[in-house]
Amino acid sequence: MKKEKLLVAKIGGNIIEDEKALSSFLEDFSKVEGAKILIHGGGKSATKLANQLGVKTEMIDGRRITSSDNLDIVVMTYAGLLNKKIVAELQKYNSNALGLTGADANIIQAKKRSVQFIDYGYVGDVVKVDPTIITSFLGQGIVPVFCAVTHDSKGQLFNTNADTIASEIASAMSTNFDVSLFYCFELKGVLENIEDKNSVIEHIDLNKYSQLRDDEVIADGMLPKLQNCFDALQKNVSKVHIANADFIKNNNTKHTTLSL
Ligand SMILES: Nc1ncnc2c1ncn2[C@@H]1O[C@H](COP(=O)(O)OP(=O)(O)O)[C@@H](O)[C@H]1O
Ligand SMILES: CC(=O)N[C@@H](CCC(=O)OP(=O)(O)O)C(=O)O
Repeated sequence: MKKEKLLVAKIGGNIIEDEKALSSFLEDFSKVEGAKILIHGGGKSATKLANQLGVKTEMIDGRRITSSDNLDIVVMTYAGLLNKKIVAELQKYNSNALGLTGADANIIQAKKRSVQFIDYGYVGDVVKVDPTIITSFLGQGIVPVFCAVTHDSKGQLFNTNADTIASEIASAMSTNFDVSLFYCFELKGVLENIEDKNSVIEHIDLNKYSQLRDDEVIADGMLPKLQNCFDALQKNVSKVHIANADFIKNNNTKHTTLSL
């Protein structure tokens, strides 16, 4: 039997910080027909608030070292201000959005990232996503909007990379849906040369990925983003793209498509 199509889109901090770009993305996203889920980050906003509060920010390989103070800041920022702003804006565009953390309805369980060389603090690695509740929301015409907060089912909240949440949700939903995963950000795609905004690499497979890492063409947040893309493809997500936020409206523009 043919599976129903599902769009899973993720937007990151640079889009969220740009009021016009965010509003334009959300308007375009609200017009996409059929089942859809939005995941948002907001790392830049959390760093800004941490600076205002005099709390130190440290990122390693695109992930935040999350102290107890950082955890309070990210929960306030992601699950509070940003999630509710995005939900309200989607409601403005007649999308019946529902804002969620992984703790709500126990949808995303995580465990503390184990300490190997680095202790990331209150950073959670996803253990399990419950697709049944998400599916029932979709069946009611609701658009779930997830932020980058998970929990361990024992009362501990965690900070989890939003790209990882998108990949894990897309993978869990793939059992029953034909899922397309879109990572939307401020650039056109993965760039061969970060100084040249038009040097988009249109196709990346596992060989090319390993070459890009060896040549240090990719860095920072692009490292976990690409790993998450391949994790999703390995767990049966049909299509994965990295593209500019306007790709949702105009999908003829140059962007990066991933394959195994
Ligand atoms: N080769 C590359 N192509 C595109 N972006 C890259 C590359 N290498 C590093 N980056 C960085 O990765 C960032 C995207 O990762 P991240 O900040 O996590 O995205 P998001 O805005 O989706 O959260 C880009 O803004 C860019 O600074
Ligand atoms: C563990 C970890 O790094 N979590 C991320 C979660 C937010 C995020 O992913 O935001 P962007 O999508 O805007 O980068 C962070 O705190 O920065």
